[in-house]
Amino acid sequence: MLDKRFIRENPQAVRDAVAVKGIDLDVDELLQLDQDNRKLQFEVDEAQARRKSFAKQFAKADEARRAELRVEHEAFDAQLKDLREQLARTGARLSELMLLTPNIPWSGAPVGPDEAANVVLRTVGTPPEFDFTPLDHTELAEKRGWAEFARARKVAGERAYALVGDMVMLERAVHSYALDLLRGREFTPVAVPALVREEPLIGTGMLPKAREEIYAIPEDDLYLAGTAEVALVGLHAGEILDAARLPIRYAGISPCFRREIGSASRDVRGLLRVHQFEKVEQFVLCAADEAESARWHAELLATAERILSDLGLCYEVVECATGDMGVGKFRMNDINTWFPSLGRFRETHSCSTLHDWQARRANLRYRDPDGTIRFAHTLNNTAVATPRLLAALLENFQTADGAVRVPEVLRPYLGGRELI
Ligand SMILES: Nc1ncnc2c1ncn2[C@@H]1O[C@H](COS(=O)(=O)NC(=O)[C@@H](N)CO)[C@@H](O)[C@H]1O
Repeated sequence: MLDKRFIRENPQAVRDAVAVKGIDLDVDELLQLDQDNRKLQFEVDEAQARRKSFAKQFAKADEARRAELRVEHEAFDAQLKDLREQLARTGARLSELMLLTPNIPWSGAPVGPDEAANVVLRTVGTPPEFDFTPLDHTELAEKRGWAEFARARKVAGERAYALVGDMVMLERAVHSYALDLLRGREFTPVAVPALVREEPLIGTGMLPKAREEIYAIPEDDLYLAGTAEVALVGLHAGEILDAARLPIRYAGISPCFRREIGSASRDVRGLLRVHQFEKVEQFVLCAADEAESARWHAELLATAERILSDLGLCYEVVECATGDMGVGKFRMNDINTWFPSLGRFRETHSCSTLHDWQARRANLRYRDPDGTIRFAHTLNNTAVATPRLLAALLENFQTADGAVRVPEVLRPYLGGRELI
């Protein structure tokens, strides 16, 4: 969410952001509402002041005058009640529109309506060559008994899967390796709730925009979060942190749940796009300073690249376009990993800088050394998300006889085994 004063002083910048991000928001309606709201607030405050002076008049008045004042008072009260109702209505509508205001994208973001406008910044590594016909991850997993798809569908319907045997151990190895790497970078592991209230979904910007993507449990007023990012922001929502605590660095782990309504027919087979998956999330909460955020963005991106390089996977880093980065982002870089079965790169990581857009929604502030209270900056990036990353490992490191070479960095987590 943007600052109202910023919108008043930079209406065109907000209109431009709405346009290049493809947001459905009428900035002029918002500005008009803001003006009406301030005028109504002034009138209510004035009326309340008059009401107070009224009580004094009443105390001093004789009986005849009191009868007149009673009549005046009733009319006056009705008018004040009506003003308050108008204020409540404009206030509610203004809050609704404020939640839709997009962060202003950085000037280097390619302008375009969706990921087709994304720009590849660099490609690292080379796709593997096979002297046999490689299997896709679903065939390989079924051949080796590493996943149940049909049986899982009996249990949980479309896009369900169960990992079996070494695939479970490989998933644990990938997560443990990522957590150890992040701990080495002073990120604190935090196992967060995936079962969340509405507030942190609003605080991170997942609501109100994409309600249809989120599993809801209405009887308990709870939702299943699509990423640990939600709880990580939610943990400190409403707090005023001491600047000495910043930057807060979390390695958030949680199951992630997504309805994938928008992707109905895409990736229905296999492990690429499922309703429930596991992720280690890099999260930073830092001071409201653009250079500080830029430094953390670079670090979160470098850590994800380090993970992919350590795993020996070929990947490309992408600058996300204005229409792909989403409403809350200042900047987003995706990392796409090579999938032999697709013959192309598929997103495995997404690195975002949001400045204070989330913190303003979550009312997450800090007191800086000179005592000023500011909204913090938040950033996040994927460290590892499985089973999509497992699918990449299976496909890229398969051998002719259907084994999979274990990346060196994972061998300590798999009893030293070089092959599974
Ligand atoms: N439906 C899904 N099935 C499997 N993996 C998924 C699914 N949705 C997302 N992912 C994985 O999770 C990663 C992060 O998802 S994201 O929405 O792009 N970004 C976030 O969630 C951020 N919090 C950064 O992690 C994706 O890059 C992808 O690797």
